[in-house]
Amino acid sequence: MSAVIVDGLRKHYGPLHAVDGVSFTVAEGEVFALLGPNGAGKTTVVEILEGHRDRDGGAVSVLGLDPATGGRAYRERIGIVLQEAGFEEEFTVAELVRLYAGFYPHPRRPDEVIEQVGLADKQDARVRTLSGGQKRRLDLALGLVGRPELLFLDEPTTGFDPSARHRAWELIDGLRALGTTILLTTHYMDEAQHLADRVAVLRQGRLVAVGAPDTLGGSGRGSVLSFQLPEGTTPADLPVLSGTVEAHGAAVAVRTGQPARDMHTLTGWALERGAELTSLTLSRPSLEDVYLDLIEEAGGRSGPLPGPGAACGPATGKAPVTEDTPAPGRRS
Ligand SMILES: Nc1ncnc2c1ncn2[C@@H]1O[C@H](COP(=O)(O)OP(=O)(O)OP(=O)(O)O)[C@@H](O)[C@H]1O
Repeated sequence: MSAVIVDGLRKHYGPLHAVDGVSFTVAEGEVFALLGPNGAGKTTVVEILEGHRDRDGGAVSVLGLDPATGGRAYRERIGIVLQEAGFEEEFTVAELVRLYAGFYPHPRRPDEVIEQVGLADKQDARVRTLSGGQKRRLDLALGLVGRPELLFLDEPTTGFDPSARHRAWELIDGLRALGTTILLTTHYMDEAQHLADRVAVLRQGRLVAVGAPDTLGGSGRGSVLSFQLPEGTTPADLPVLSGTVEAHGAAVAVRTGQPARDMHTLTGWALERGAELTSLTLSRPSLEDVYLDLIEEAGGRSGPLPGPGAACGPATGKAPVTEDTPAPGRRS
């Protein structure tokens, strides 16, 4: 069953079509990441789903309810971790988490949540004395304490140090294991790769791709052969390959749809010369590579398109979208 159904969602700010006919679903128990450049419309979509922003068109169902009219019954079932939360700065960490726990019918234990986000040694500290990253961890605690069925995480680890980020990932993995559906936005591709069952790429208010991180954008994106040029050779000495060759100093990457053939040609060439191809690896393009390609293919501009003029014009043509079937649960 789908926890989230978004169908033809639209939102404009004056002439700006910030969200322009977006459709996707999130299965129960799935971790779904919205990716896209600054201004692509991610926060707008998430805030509409949270019930914090009105939409101008399209249908939205979250946990079977319309967020625009779900009221308190809806808000008790979701958790929200915002990019910029305004805190009561004079509360202590423990006071604030306890206060939030009181808003929900079946909260988690505040001390456990504080421990889980790594703030146990700061539980008596006033919020105003926390560092930026510690405040973000407090955000996470406040989003979790209500035991939400669906958790919205808007850039949940921005400003975290690497160990705090890994801890947050473990926490999110643990929530997934408990069956919590999670919709997150992030600019970190490694985070999306690690956490998400599926990702959606938004650009200028439109969806350009949806799929599992490993297969996003279709299988036609080929593989990447990487190696170091043997000493005394230049890229011009390389044999003719079916793929495209990029060289940065001695480091060479060949993007190819025929990896076996190009590997054969290359290793034959090296053997003939009695040379070694050090660091030879064959890999799929990373999520970051695919993401950057998708954004560039879709036009490369980072902001949304202005609408056709009128304040509330209809959705214009759509960029092609590839969508895989939803895959709840952990990726293998
Ligand atoms: N209240 C508002 N009034 C006018 N324009 C807005 C408003 N909120 C957002 N926008 C515009 O809508 C577009 C989408 O913004 P949104 O915050 O949804 O993008 P985003 O993908 O979340 O970006 P980021 O990655 O920078 O957080 C942007 O061009 C933004 O300037």
